Amino acid sequence: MNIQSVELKRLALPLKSAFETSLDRMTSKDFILVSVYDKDGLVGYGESTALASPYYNEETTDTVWYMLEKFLIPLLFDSDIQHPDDVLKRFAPIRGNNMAKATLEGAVWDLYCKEKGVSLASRLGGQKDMIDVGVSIGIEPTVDLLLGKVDQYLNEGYKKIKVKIKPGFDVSPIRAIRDRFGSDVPLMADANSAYTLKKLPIIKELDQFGLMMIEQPLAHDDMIDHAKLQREIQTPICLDESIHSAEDARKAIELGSCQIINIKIGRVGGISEAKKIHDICKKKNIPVWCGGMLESGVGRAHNIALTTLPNFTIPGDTSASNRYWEEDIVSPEVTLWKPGILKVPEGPGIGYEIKQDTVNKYLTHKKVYRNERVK
Ligand SMILES: O=C(O)CCC(=O)c1ccccc1C(=O)O
Ligand SMILES: [Mg+2]
Repeated sequence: MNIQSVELKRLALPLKSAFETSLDRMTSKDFILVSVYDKDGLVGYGESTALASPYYNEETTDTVWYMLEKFLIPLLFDSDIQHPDDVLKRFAPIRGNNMAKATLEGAVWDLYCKEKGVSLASRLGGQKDMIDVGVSIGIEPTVDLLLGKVDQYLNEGYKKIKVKIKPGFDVSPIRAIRDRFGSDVPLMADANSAYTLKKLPIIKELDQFGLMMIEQPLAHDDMIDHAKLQREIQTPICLDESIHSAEDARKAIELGSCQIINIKIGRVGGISEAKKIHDICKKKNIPVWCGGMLESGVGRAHNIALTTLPNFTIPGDTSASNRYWEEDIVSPEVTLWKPGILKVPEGPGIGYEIKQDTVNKYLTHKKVYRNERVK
């Protein structure tokens, strides 16, 4: 592919309103925008999905920058990349650091598709020209404020309402949503690992509300207790934090640890691995949906492309730009085309332009790396 240089830009994009989970409270997204240039001047874009602090997983924006600079960019420059699938093969000797790997890999996918003049969605084998999407709502200071947000997003047509829960903020908000909006609302809860099997009585109470699923109720590194829990409740368990690879997905399915998997490109180390997980789940009749890490428009575009694959049958967390930002860094911004539906762009690669003036407005640090092998 003749990759000539890589540019890293660190941005801090303020969120419209704070996003709280059982792990952390975020007021802005601190991330790295990576641009990969080939010899013809074409450019592919990727975005780091790690958070600023290591509460969701072990990575942070700083560790992603470090891994890119010290190991991943040199490895990319050192090898001949014929196809984006080669990138993760080159990175395989490096353990973990999936979000760092995915940052660069996603940019190579975009560049590759631009070189071929095709959209990322079509190159991945996606067949949809629009996708159903949902919204993930953080823990709100009060149940009333939460109900207000649910009301707003239902009015915007979002096809899945996901609410964050934690011990002490679980049964009451779910009951309040059911009481106010009824049993037909496609509703799910995400615990971000806040419970253990000792809390089985509470989870059994949650089991009464006909939730679409409960996401990652138990430990971030567990599959055994999730399998035990799944035998005790009707509500499907969806794994997020526990799944880092296609092998993890296979094992979780074999163990009965979940009935649904949330695929996040960053968490699993890139698009090539995300597609493998999709394929395994499809074969085993495990539906998947695309999770999110509060990405800017660049990561969002990758998520949209991935979601066009056929086994993404449940609406994901890829909401419109205006659910997160006053101003996104892509043009056009990601907007709902119809209520709860995003249109898949048809242009080459991710199909969105980057608004450089907006990028520069939120830029905090920048560095360029040149491939000395290419002259
Ligand atoms: O809207 C999104 O991007 C999804 C937000 C979300 O749920 C989330 C955001 C940050 C960290 C973890 C999670 C999660 O899915 O667990
Ligand atoms: Mg989650």
